[in-house]
Amino acid sequence: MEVQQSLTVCVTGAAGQIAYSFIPLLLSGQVFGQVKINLRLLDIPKMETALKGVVMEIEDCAYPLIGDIQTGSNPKELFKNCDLIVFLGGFPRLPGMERKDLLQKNANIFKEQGEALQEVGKDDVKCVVVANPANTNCLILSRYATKIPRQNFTCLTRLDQNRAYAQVALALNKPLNSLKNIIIWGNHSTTQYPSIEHATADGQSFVLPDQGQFIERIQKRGAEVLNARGNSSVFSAANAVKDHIKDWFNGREDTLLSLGVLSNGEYGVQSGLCFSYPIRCLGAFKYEIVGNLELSDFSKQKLKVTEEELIQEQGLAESI
Ligand SMILES: NC(=O)C1=CN([C@@H]2O[C@H](COP(=O)(O)OP(=O)(O)OC[C@H]3O[C@@H](n4cnc5c(N)ncnc54)[C@H](O)[C@@H]3O)[C@@H](O)[C@H]2O)C=CC1
Ligand SMILES: O=C([O-])CC(=O)C(=O)O
Repeated sequence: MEVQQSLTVCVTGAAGQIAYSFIPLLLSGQVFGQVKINLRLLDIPKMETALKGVVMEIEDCAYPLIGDIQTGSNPKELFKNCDLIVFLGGFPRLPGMERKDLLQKNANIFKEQGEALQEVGKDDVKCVVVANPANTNCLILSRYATKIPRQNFTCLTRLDQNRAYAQVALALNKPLNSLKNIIIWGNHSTTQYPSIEHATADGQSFVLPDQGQFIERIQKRGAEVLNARGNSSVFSAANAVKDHIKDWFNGREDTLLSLGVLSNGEYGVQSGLCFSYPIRCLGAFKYEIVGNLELSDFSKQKLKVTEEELIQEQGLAESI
């Protein structure tokens, strides 16, 4: 197929684990299809040699879609002209930590990168924040890059959504593609609310044998993987980043998706928080928050809990 257009994509934390799984998905056309990709790879100075190794491997793949590649550690150089930035750069958690324990370390990275975006970023650049705590890092980024439209800032909760689909499919013994509209609400943390309230299997609503166990499993799945591997999720995270960007870019009619986006007060959530909502992706990086779903009292209470945690994280970020 003929290459139609090109996009400039920056990956931060580019010498890290998730980047190492994500870059091949991006350059083999699994995110944007047959679109040429100019790549910007950002990491800290001490990872310079490792980044060179990543570039060598990209060259050795002889991807037909690769355009030019730049590497470095200065966001003010690498964010210029980018259409999309994937923020993987930061410290991952270790066993025994909660994601919000990373705020102290990662908040300053997002302040600095937000300032760089404000100074050199394209006015319509799209952002996907993955580094934890993803929602609050995304909020910090948006606060410092005020010239960029607020709907261009998103954080990754698609991994949680994919996990939820997989667990429901197992519990019901149904194929994954029979399921729709499982939603992740709120924070990418143990307070998130994975909801089946609006979900269907083969077009019918359903109940799970043990809903409480399902919710807890998804909330704690990151820790389950971390404890088993000694490291946090990598290729499942990269796969979710691929799904998030692909559906945001192309649009998706058949199901609601979950992305963390800046709230305008939908469902009574404090405006400005980065909150994972039911989202309809409309194509060309446009989306709408589906704001009119009816919620049970159980769901409303779950939304409150995760909103309160995000308000606390916001306060902590402001104090840092
Ligand atoms: N939202 C989600 O669903 C998920 C989020 N994560 C988070 O993604 C992040 C990345 O995870 P991994 O790739 O496994 O970690 P990693 O430690 O392998 O890679 C992180 C990279 O970021 C770099 N880095 C640190 N400070 C930087 C800065 N100021 N600018 C640019 N790069 C910088 C590091 O040098 C390192 O190469 C972590 O914060 C992790 O907790 C991980 C899995 C799922
Ligand atoms: O749990 C972690 O620290 C990494 C992560 O965000 C996840 O796997 O969901």
